[in-house]
Amino acid sequence: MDLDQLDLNPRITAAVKKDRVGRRERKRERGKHRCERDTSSGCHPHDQPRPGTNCNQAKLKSLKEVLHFSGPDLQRLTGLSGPDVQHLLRMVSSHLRGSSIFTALDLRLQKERFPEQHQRLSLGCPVLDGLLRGGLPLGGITELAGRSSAGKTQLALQLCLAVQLPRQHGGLEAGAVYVCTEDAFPNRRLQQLIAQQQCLRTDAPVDTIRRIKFGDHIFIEHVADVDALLECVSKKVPMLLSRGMARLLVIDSVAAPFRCEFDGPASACRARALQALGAALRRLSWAFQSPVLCINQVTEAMQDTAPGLPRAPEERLAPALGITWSNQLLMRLMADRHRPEEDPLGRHTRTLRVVFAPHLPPSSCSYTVNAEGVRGTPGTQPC
Ligand SMILES: Nc1ncnc2c1ncn2[C@@H]1O[C@H](COP(=O)(O)OP(=O)(O)OP(=O)(O)O)[C@@H](O)[C@H]1O
Repeated sequence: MDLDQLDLNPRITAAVKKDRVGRRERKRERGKHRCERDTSSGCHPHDQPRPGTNCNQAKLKSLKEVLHFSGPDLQRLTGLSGPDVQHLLRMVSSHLRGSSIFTALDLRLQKERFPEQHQRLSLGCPVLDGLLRGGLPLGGITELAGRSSAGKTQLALQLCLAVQLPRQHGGLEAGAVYVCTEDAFPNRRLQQLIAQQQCLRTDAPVDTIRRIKFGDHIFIEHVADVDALLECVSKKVPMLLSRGMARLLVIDSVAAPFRCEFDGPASACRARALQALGAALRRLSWAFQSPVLCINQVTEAMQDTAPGLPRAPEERLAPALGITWSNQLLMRLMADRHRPEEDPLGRHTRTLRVVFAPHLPPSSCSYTVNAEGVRGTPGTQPC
């Protein structure tokens, strides 16, 4: 017993080490034999040991074992007073806990000590990674919202390739699961991006890129309704993540099944289903340290608040699914493609904006989509 290491009154140490119940049990056994001989001997039912505290358990062999007992049980076993037992429990638990208490600041500053906390999934472009301070966090749901043709699917496809790269190049050395709820999976575009990887990922050696069979590690699932989506994320996806075959989950898009199935009066059901989906995704993400990217659509306010006070384009856009869904997210990104009338100079027509994230300030950068993929425009971040 490592009890001697604790700063305890020797009286308490002696009481814990003493095999008190063992002795009492032996006494009880002797009494039982007497009872059998003479039923009027005064044996009483409260002499019976309580379940879980028999004579074997009474011999406290380690500090951990002390914590297996409640305060009253320890009092009974050791004969110590209530305050003595509380002191004993406090000393044992603080000894076992050691110096493993750390603060949020420790987590943030001590990168070497908490590598998982700081690991990110690269977006495959240094400018975009710079905006997100390294890429997508591994634990939690990231939403990528934006208007049609903003480039959301392009970025998601790029992530499905980036996740397969070795860790030193920002990947997680695993595949991706791509759940389509609306359109068919854009396989032709994926093949084009795979063929162009060497041009996009100039940071990785050509051999490394050539060796990876990108197309073999993207698992595609089409689901048409909310039930199928919930079934997919609770049964099929965990199987792939638990076997290490995938470490990225993309849902493109999360709004589509919810938009079709629930109308006004069913909003409570919709909220419950959204919460169930969010909870399942967060569980998966944290359990397997795998980012979850949910693509979402936006609704656009057509009118300005007051005549003469035009709102900026981004202020008119609101991600679909409301507050219930927003509460499930770790981070919200907004991809936008300005219409010609909104950006008369035509300099930066696409913007990726951090709307909220616990570790990032609201910031944005411009990006382009071309045959190689999505690239942030250097010098446009932060703004
Ligand atoms: N091979 C390519 N070369 C250049 N640009 C491309 C290429 N493929 C797609 N794009 C650009 O990507 C845009 C479409 O992006 P994407 O499919 O990601 O849109 P999205 O935001 O997912 O829209 P939606 O919500 O409608 O699905 C096109 O408008 C085009 O500008």
